[in-house]
Amino acid sequence: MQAPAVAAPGTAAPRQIGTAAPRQIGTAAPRQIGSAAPFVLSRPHGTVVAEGVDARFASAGEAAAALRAGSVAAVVGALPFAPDHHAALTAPVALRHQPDPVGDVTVALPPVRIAATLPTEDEHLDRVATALRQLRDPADDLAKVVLARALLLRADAPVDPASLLARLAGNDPSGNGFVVDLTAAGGPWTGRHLVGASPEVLVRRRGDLVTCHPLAGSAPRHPDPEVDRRTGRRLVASEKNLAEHAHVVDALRASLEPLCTDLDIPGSPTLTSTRQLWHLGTPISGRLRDRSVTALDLALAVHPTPAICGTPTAPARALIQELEGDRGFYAGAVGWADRDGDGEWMVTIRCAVLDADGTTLTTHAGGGIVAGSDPLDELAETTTKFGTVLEALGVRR
Ligand SMILES: C=C(O[C@H]1C=CC=C(C(=O)O)[C@@H]1O)C(=O)O
Repeated sequence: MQAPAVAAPGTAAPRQIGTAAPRQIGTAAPRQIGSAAPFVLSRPHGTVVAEGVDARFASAGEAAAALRAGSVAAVVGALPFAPDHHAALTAPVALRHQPDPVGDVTVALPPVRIAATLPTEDEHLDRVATALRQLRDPADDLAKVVLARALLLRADAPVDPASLLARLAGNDPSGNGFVVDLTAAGGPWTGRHLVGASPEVLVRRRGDLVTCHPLAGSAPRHPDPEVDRRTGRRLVASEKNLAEHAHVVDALRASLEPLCTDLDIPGSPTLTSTRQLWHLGTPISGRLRDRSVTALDLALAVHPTPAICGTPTAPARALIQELEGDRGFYAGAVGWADRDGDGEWMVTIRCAVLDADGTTLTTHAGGGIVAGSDPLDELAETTTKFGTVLEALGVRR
């Protein structure tokens, strides 16, 4: 596979196109844009690379409006978990499509170790117990909430975001991977990168075809093929996991019905997998009613789904805010949309934020909690999910 065309911080971008300073669209103060390629999304069907920054946006709404109005040719970047927080969206000077995913597991990275568990495992168990009390209270509306925890990682020397992307995409069986320069979000995000390998398609638009592939419901892979197959079979029959999954499908149906005709939503999920996990997934498709609705509009319409938030959305978000605080860009969306409205947005999971100096990373992992969840199983699930980032970084556990 090809090496990703993304420059390391402080080095030149792969192709320097245009020398004009980026335009500011929106109300936020102008911000410094780094020299790295602002965005790369590697997928099994190809890689999208943004070159340069033509414009940046104070909010996702302004970016979506500029794209619909045709005043920018494309928008790339990251949406935060909280829809009202700053996004990291830019209009690139050029958007390049490569036919293959990127990835190279031979790329060297400095040694990385786990410096802190945020919160402690006991505190995460307490949070799950708090959520369960609410979920099991017949007087409470909450039916599902996704709770996450984080690891703080330290590297002996700066980690190059492009190298980490190469390792993540190279490790992923489908070549999934992304890197986004978060500088456009301003403030503490300046110089930081969001790097990950998400298996979950929030929404994709090609012509009038809209597709989604929500994932919810998980089980760990096993090195023994027979045990592994059995684990997968058990997952598709698990009442608790099917319930967890159904919340996501129901929410997507409700969000997409006003936007699409011919919605095709299979009645039950199928198995999908990463190196670390089995997941329940439902391939959804539909035809756009209104061709002026772009892939970014669609992402904003469906985010946050109960795959990363909960049901109903408002109390789930409130509980996440109360228990975890601000998630930043974890559990948001990363992707691109062009002037034709085409594009693709992935749910921002199995990812890490790399600090501007490249030596500190924060990675999150979460899991859906429903009334039938077991706290220790939920803790173990987050540990397994950390595997995507930790294996790419070569962290020994
Ligand atoms: C929230 C995460 O995963 C989501 C995607 C797939 C399966 C999930 C689950 O089984 O809980 C989560 O909904 C994460 O990886 O941090």
